[in-house]
Amino acid sequence: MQSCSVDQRPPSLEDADDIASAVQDRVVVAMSGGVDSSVTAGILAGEGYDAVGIAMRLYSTPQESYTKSCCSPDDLFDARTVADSLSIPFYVANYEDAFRERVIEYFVSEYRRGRTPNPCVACNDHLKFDILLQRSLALGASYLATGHFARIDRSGDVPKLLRGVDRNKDQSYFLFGLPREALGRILFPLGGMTKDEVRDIARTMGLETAEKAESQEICFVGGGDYKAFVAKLLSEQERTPGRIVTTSGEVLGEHDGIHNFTVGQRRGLGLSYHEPLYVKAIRPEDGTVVVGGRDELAARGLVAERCNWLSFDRPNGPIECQVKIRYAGEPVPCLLTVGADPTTAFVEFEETQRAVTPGQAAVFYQGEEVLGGGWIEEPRS
Ligand SMILES: Nc1ncnc2c1ncn2[C@@H]1O[C@H](COP(=O)(O)OP(=O)(O)OP(=O)(O)O)[C@@H](O)[C@H]1O
Repeated sequence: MQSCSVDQRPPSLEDADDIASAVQDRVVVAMSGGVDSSVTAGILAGEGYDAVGIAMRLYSTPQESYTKSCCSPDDLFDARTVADSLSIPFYVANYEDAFRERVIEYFVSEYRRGRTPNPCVACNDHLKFDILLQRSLALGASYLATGHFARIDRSGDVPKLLRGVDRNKDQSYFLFGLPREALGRILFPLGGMTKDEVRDIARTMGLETAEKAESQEICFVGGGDYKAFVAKLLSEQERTPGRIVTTSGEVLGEHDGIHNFTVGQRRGLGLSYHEPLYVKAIRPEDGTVVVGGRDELAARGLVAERCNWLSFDRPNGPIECQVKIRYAGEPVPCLLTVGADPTTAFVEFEETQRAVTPGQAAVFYQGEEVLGGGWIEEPRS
């Protein structure tokens, strides 16, 4: 169930020198009402931690979307039911204002700028591992635990963030922006397990949520239609209609808003052409969407901004590592050069990559370890 070379499990109470003080180690478990955080709570309570469940209410859910998102009344009810069955205290924290400012407004503003946002990273950075972590420490907790599939290696002087063992579930991509200091205060008890193992544990523990379906990708977009969601929040002037042109400047059509496009997109362009076309670039200044054939999407590298480094402050020279440029996809070999200002990174891929999408995260790995990451500013051809 866990990788033997890595001490990624929370410190075991059996190892504690002073059991009496260790049993009082408080851990706040972020409980979404899903199976992963339920099992997280079950494991930690079972290990003797003074576990406290907290569910964050992040947005108000339209009735038709109940049970499909993490903060619907049904989910809060499920989280409370699991906490009750584990006999741990449970609270709901209302973070709707912070979520609107830090996640939803960012999400919409990125589309306004012709970029493709990653709200899960923003939620981790600003809600879970900032506001909720601070709240947890203020409540006297030593740790905040979540059901993320990622590991923290505590065997060295400083904790390292590692990929989750279950490669289909690995969520380390969403965690590159955590403050380095936070790693010492976070527990990911599921990182060494597969999803099947997590469900088995949930069944063995008799948890209400054992068979609960996976949550949808973008929790606050009811029904999954994010374009309609964004369109509703953009004013008429912000929709930026414009032309669809080829890379050689041929005008192929018009569109009614750049928020409807993502670099790499093929479907839904509404064009008929002699070869399949993909969005290559989006120009917010005049609303132009540039399209090209498959080969025209290839980039030799990228520039990333607002980088956060977990494994170093600033390396002395270029580093051979791997980069993941979208959640769905494996890390690919690259040469990473961190700029004089270390919040900027320059990346050269070993082999060209298609659809390098501004606004998405570029996350750097060396094997299992997450070195850090940043936000894709632009591809380099
Ligand atoms: N609204 C919330 N309140 C408290 N914690 C949350 C909330 N949403 C997510 N989390 C925490 O973040 C973790 C990862 O969230 P994500 O939405 O990626 O979960 P998931 O894989 O669907 O997990 P789960 O099965 O626990 O819902 C959860 O396991 C949980 O610990």
